[in-house]
Amino acid sequence: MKQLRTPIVSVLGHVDHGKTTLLDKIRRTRVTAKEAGGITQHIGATEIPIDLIKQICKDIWNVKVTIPGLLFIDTPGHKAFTNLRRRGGALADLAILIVDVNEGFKPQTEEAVSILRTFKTPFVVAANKIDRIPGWQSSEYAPFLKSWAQQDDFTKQKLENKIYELIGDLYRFGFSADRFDRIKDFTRTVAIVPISAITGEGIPELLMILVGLAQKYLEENLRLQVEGKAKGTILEVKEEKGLGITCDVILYDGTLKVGDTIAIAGKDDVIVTHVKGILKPRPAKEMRVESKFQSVKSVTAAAGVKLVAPNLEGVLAGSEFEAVESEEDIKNFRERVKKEYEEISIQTDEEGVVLKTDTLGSLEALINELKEIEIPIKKAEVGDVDKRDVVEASANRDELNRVILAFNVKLLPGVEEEAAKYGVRIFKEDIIYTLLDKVKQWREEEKLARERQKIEALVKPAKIKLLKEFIFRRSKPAVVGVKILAGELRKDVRLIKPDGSPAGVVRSMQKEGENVSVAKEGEELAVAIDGVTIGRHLEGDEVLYVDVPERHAKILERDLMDTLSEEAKKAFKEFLEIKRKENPFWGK
Ligand SMILES: Nc1nc2c(ncn2[C@@H]2O[C@H](COP(=O)(O)OP(=O)(O)OP(=O)(O)O)[C@@H](O)[C@H]2O)c(=O)[nH]1
Repeated sequence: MKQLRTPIVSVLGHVDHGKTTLLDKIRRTRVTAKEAGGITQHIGATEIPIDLIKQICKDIWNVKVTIPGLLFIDTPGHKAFTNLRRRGGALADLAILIVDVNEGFKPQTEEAVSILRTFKTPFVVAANKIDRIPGWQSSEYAPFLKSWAQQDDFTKQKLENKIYELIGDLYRFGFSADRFDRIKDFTRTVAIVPISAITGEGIPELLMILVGLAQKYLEENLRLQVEGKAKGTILEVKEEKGLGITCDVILYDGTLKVGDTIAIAGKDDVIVTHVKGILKPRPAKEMRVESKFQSVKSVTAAAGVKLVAPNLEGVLAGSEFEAVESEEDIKNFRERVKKEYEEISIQTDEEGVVLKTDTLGSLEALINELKEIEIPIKKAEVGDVDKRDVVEASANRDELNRVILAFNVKLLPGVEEEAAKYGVRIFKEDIIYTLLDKVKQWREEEKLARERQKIEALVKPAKIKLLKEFIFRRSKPAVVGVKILAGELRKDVRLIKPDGSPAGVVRSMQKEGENVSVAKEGEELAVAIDGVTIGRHLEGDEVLYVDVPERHAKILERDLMDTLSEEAKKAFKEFLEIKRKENPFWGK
């Protein structure tokens, strides 16, 4: 059987929910059995060999293993997804979503779940800090189920309630989830493992489920890759004393050797260089040795190493690289990178927002998220925001799209002034979730404001009654007391009689000697009506309707009936009947 490579695992979660503590706890685990291999420290990652995992899980172990271990990357979870890619997706093969069980879902937890959904990455939920559940009796490193059996019913119920909340939260994102020991099919249901990163409880099950998932989901992917062409992702470009510019990388495929030629995807073109040195951190016991690194001749995936090579100046974190053997290989790599970039950035609309992000990964994640919430995208690119982006955004017909979304990038000089001039709004954030949230909220507020404006501008229905005992002037204009029977009356609206004939225009309104611009249902006040003479055109006690223009009536009837009072609705229907007596299609 072919050897499988080590799966790469990323830990995601909200600030302070315990990512670092969990990794430390796994790393610091001391296992008594001598035969268990030790933990190997990589650059930017830690490898937990399978023997050690077996030891930690020895009380509950029930899977047949085919993987060599698990490689946990140190890059903060969401960055590992949005910044670090590999061909066709995210760098991490698997993820642990860590949630403080006492606090539940938080903004970054939501961001993490969206990312996992976007990249279709299998994950386990670690419901952390169970030792903080009031009444919880801890036992170091115990499997969760063993610990669970020792708790009293009251404490158990408290944890159960928290777990149900998590199940509900995950459901909102379209995942069915349950506590791991109640799951039959792990490919359909997300496992929630209650743990404590402080006491180590639950860690055995957590690791075992990860191993199980890796083997179930990834076996095909992981096979064969150890012998193939070396492929990896740049974590960081760093200057090292005595070595010059170096790259910390995660090798996710194949075997890389000193002397290999590699092609790295740069911002504008592909950089070709050759590997002069491969460095690993020295094992802890050799820390007294002056150098932090030890040089190796070759390394096999998955692994985190430091590469020494010339021409690394223009290399960006998050870029992919690949070992190449010929000009043909370089050409293919260049074409593939270009195509991938185009595939991601080209799916754009004619009208829509401008999106700028720091890496291809974040671009992909944000495009997916924006599609999900139906925000159109006109332009999506990696890079800082420049004046062309402003022009591009301002050319949108819909104001809602005159927007630039800047994720983890800079605004180049002059951009803000230009945006102010063109009325372009810029949203600049470093957390995907916050960026999306702000844009969504702004759009909703804008839409509401527009709706309000639209309603404001419409002539609204009203039914009024002239008050015979308050006729102040008979004509030019007629001034008479009225009662608003339904709706609201404004200046400058036309009036009609119940037979449909015109009854003048409201020129002004006065209440208790003051001019008013609107009169509400139930109010009594004096109005000046132009174009009629009381006694000739109008009786003293007639009922009149506001003559709503046909276009307004159409909008009201179609979209805005809900904004009218019950009485106004009735009056509006009466008004429509008057109009439709003559023309049945009026306002339709
Ligand atoms: N009681 C208890 N405290 C925990 C547990 N896990 C983490 N903590 C504490 O919670 C705090 C935050 O933990 P971290 O591991 O730093 O959290 P993090 O998610 O890595 O935080 P950032 O790196 O800032 O995103 C620390 O004070 C930990 O000691 C746990 O299982 N039980």
